[in-house]
Amino acid sequence: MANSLLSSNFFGTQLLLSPPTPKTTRKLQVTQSILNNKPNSNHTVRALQSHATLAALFFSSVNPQAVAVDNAPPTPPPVIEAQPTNPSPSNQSPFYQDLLLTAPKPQSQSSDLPEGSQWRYSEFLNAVKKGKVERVRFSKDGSVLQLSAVDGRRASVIVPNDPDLIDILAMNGVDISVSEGESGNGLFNFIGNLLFPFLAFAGLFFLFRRAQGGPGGPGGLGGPMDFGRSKSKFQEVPETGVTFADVAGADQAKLELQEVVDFLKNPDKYTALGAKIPKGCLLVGPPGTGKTLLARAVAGEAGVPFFSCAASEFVELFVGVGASRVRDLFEKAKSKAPCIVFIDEIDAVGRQRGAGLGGGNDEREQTINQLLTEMDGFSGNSGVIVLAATNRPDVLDAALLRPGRFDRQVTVDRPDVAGRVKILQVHSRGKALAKDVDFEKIARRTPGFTGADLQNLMNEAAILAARRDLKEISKDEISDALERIIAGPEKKNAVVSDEKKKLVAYHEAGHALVGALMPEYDPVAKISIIPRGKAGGLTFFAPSEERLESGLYSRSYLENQMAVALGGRISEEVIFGEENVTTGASNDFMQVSRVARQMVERFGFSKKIGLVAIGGPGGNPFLGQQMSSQKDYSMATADVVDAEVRDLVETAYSRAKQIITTHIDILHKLAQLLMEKETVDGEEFMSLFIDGKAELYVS
Ligand SMILES: Nc1ncnc2c1ncn2[C@@H]1O[C@H](COP(=O)(O)OP(=O)(O)OP(=O)(O)O)[C@@H](O)[C@H]1O
Ligand SMILES: [Zn+2]
Repeated sequence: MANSLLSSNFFGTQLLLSPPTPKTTRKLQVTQSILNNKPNSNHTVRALQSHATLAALFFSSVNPQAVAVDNAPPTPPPVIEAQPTNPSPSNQSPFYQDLLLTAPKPQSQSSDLPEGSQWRYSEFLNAVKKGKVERVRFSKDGSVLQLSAVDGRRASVIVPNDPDLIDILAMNGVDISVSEGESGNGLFNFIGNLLFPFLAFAGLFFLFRRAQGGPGGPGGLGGPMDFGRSKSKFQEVPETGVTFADVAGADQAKLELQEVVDFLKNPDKYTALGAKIPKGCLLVGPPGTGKTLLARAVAGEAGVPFFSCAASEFVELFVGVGASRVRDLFEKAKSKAPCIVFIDEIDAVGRQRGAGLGGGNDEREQTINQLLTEMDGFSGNSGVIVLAATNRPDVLDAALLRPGRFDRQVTVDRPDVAGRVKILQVHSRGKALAKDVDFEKIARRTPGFTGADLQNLMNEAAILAARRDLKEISKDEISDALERIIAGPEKKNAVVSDEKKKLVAYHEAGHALVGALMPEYDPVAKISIIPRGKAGGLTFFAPSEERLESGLYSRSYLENQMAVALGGRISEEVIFGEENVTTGASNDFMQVSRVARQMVERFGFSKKIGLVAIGGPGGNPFLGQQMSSQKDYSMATADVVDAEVRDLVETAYSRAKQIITTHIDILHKLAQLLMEKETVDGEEFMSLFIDGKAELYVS
């Protein structure tokens, strides 16, 4: 990606720098017109609101008391409970925390599952208990298991000697199988001692489910019927039935993959001209962007069989097993050519060889070598085309990327607005939607969402509609589902003392007021003091579409952002006195100093430091990692950096304070309104300025 040089991670999202965009200027004019009480100002405010209903930046403060109260809701939730998006209450510190996001980074539907392809046993048990694990397959000796999670993810787990494990799996309806052993006493002992009585039970369970017409687990994996033939770790689908029409958006990727379809359909056309048909193609992109779906669509379009596997499944306990699995897979594939072989998470085996903790991993190396051998082995027109997916192309072994192997890369990025509209259309097929649902608007409110996130959104909206006993999903359900996905569920039942309410109201009002009066800042979309997730309240801002699409942020924008973040604490200070400020702003502060530090260390925004990037390399943008905080500069430089950071923060502080003290009447009005109504939308908030005598802040 051309822009990865500049990319960084303030808040787990990608931010880039740019001059102010036209829309921000328009927002400024709007604000000005409101402030000048122009006759058309109401109209303009409305236009502004509809343009930007979204919350791509919000601040919030935690209300630990409310959290505690909400732990015992008066009415139990219905059975169809949407996925919780928040950490369990036990993870919550007794102190306030504040959230600040620049984009509504969706918590992916499986965010409560561990990352990576190796889970710890405790993580695994947790996931089982939450019903997130669909099936497990034990290695022959029972010391390792491979799991398939409900979201399709796979991972392996080292199994300690736990006599309760089988019971736990049984109670949670997990499908259990054991890798076929060549013979081996290990397997026998294992089954004999532990599994056998249970397997009978699992078999009955499945027969029962099938008899009821429930999902019995078709496919090559899973199902007790597979015990005898579970050596292969791949699935074979003769016809996927998926076409490019099922993949919404992703036009560029489809265009590039159309070529692969054509190779498969008319190989002669190419070979007649002496063209070598490519063997491998890498699909690169963040999780949930539809890489698997695309691969299936290629097979479907070409009308060829689809073989798929997750690379992590190749690697098992025993050296050599992975390699033999790869051999099996290709043997089968070649016999069915032309066909597609799809390898998910190729990075699980395709990492740089010899890297990793404790030196190389023999098993993985052998597996990857076998894969390379297979790919080198088939001649240009064997008709097997390997598609592999990864979100970490950077860690792949260079040998995989050489000509004749995965020498083509197709990027599958997060969808843009138009793509999101199309994906929403796909995922609302078969759902009863009210007339007021406008996909365009939803798409504008969901920058950064992947196909999987949008699917999740529509599903949550449907669940909400069902819980509300509605016949149709209306825009309200979608809106609520969206906010819930972004910020966690509202805790309407939470009991909040008046004192706390007042505090949160002023805190949020502080953010909103500074945001509204900062030139070139995003408009306020909504302010709420209803506790939600970990947050006691929050203020949503709506960045312009251009900013969201470009991901570019100017220096002044970042300076304003710091001031806005400090607005909450300053408001508390001004209203309740310095001795009564709370810890509610701790997260605000963390974000502020992170922004300031990035400005100095990475973006060349400090004259004293100059145009150099110092500090460690950035995190991986796909993985949303934090910037590493490694320091590669001298103590003297560190002192200058610290001073510069402090300077930026202090400047932001005094700018914000000036706004708050100058417009304290509006602060009071807004806080009052919040205490009355708990939620105030951007339009209503802006109307406070029309009666007031606010003047635009000029720095
Ligand atoms: N462009 C899209 N159009 C329609 N649906 C999509 C699209 N992208 C993703 N989805 C939905 O999201 C689900 C998950 O996508 P998929 O498994 O293909 O993503 P992936 O990129 O392979 O993710 P991972 O890297 O996690 O395996 C799909 O089943 C599909 O329903
Ligand atoms: Zn705050």
